[in-house]
Amino acid sequence: MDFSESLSSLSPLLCVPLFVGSLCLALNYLVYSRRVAEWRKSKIPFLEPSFLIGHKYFWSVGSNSAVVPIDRIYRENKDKDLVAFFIATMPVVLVRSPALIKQLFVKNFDKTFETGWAASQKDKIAQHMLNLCTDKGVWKSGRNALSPMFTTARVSGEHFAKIRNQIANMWTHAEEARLQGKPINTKQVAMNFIQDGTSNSFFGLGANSYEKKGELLKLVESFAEPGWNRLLSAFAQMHLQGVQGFESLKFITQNHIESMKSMLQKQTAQRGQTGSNENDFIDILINLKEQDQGKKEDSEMDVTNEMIGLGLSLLLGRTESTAILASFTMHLLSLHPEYQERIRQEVDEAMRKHNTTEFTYEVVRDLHFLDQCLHETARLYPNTSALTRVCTEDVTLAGTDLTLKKGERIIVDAYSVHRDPEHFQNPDVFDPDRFSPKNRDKKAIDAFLGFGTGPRKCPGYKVGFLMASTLIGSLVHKYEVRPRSHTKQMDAYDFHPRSFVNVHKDDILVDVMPREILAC
Ligand code: HEM
Repeated sequence: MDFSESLSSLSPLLCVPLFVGSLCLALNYLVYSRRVAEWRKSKIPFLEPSFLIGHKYFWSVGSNSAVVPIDRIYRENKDKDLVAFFIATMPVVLVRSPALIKQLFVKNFDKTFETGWAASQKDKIAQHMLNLCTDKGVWKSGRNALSPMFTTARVSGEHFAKIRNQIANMWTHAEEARLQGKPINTKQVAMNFIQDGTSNSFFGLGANSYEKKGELLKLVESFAEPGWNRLLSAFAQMHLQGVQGFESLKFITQNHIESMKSMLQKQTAQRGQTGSNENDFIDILINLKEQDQGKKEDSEMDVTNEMIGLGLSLLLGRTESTAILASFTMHLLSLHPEYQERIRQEVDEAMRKHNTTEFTYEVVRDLHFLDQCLHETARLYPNTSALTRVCTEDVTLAGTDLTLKKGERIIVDAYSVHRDPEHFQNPDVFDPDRFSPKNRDKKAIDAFLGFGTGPRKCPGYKVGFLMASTLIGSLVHKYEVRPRSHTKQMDAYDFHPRSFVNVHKDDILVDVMPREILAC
């Protein structure tokens, strides 16, 4: 029997997948060989893809976090400032050197404006989300509109009181767990604290997630919940600018949009009825819409695309980033009682200085060592390992003969840069003092990428730090935190394999012991 006879004897059930599979592999091959030829022409160093199926490094994604293979490529290419390869079918250029990262993200901002997460231009709501927006004018006006939300001073006074109110809920929860001999779950405690603080102080809601899970917490969790569908939706968002048709694979789903829209409708209608002005995020959105009256096609609607996009921009990924940071910090502090003690002394001192026994805005703002602990945690466990940009024009790199072509996708792996001994001495050691004003040097400042870099750097981390400091300062002030589930410091192998952010795969459980009992 010759080859064609063997083929025709196969059942149609086998023939169809065989045909489709072969077609995909042939297309892949064409994609690989074309891009490799371009890299060769532009003198970009690259890793030769294995025949038809990309790089073996990424075969383990799904059982390990994508950081594991990217970190391996980073370490194995020490002699190069950048190196290109494929993540499955997606071509990327990993930029290793901080000087080059600066050149691309800061100096060439106009040519690398788009993030790798850019939304399709047809997506009218996602185009108003800051990190997905592809129009510089829209991005600039959105960032300006939101800027009052990012100043810590705005979160002082009444707004800070709404964040501080979460302390009592958290202490009650910790005490109940302790009395039952149970540990506390650091990520859950942090999510409740940060999300309720954000819901109440930014959106004017009255959330208490210990009593009833709030609407916004459900929205945030459904966005960030690790799983194959979220991993694939993140890949599709980067590679194809979103998936049309498959709702569950969309990065921003109709469900996210509807939840945000209905919350905004309720809150804006209430403000309209009461006429109250809270000077919060809802009022900023209402003012924005009033300024637009009649200028945009949807400006007559009760809630515009811009309001929904900016609302999602402020929420999705943000509470989660701050909560994960707080959770990792509790893990590290549980392993380092000496640093907990320094935070306690710092809190006592700040309270004395401001003549109070409360966690006021002024007290939290003075917790400088705790701030160093948060920076050091963001170094060891940066929120994302895919800081990305896409070249919107050809970029020739100064001092080299290398050119990144229009459409080239740049990625920077903050995890690898942060653990490179060239930039940080003893990089795997948790040492908050490396961020003290005395020790902070220019080399380390340039290599620290915990909040990104350039004009698209995270605008909200200071507000995030304020909330995380309030949570951790108050927890450590009242309790000694001891490790239960994780007695060794985590690394990339402990990250969730199916998450698009760096989050621990298992719950971090810690025990709490009240200081007054320990003092007896
Ligand atoms: C404290 C924990 C946080 C961490 C570690 C963090 C980290 C990051 C990172 C790495 C980026 C990408 C920057 C880049 O591409 O160069 C980013 C972007 C962003 N972050 Fe944060 N973030 C945090 C908290 C927040 C908070 C609390 C908010 C809002 C109040 C916020 C709002 C944003 C926005 C709007 C962007 C997109 C900026 C743009 O594309 O122009 N972040 N963040």
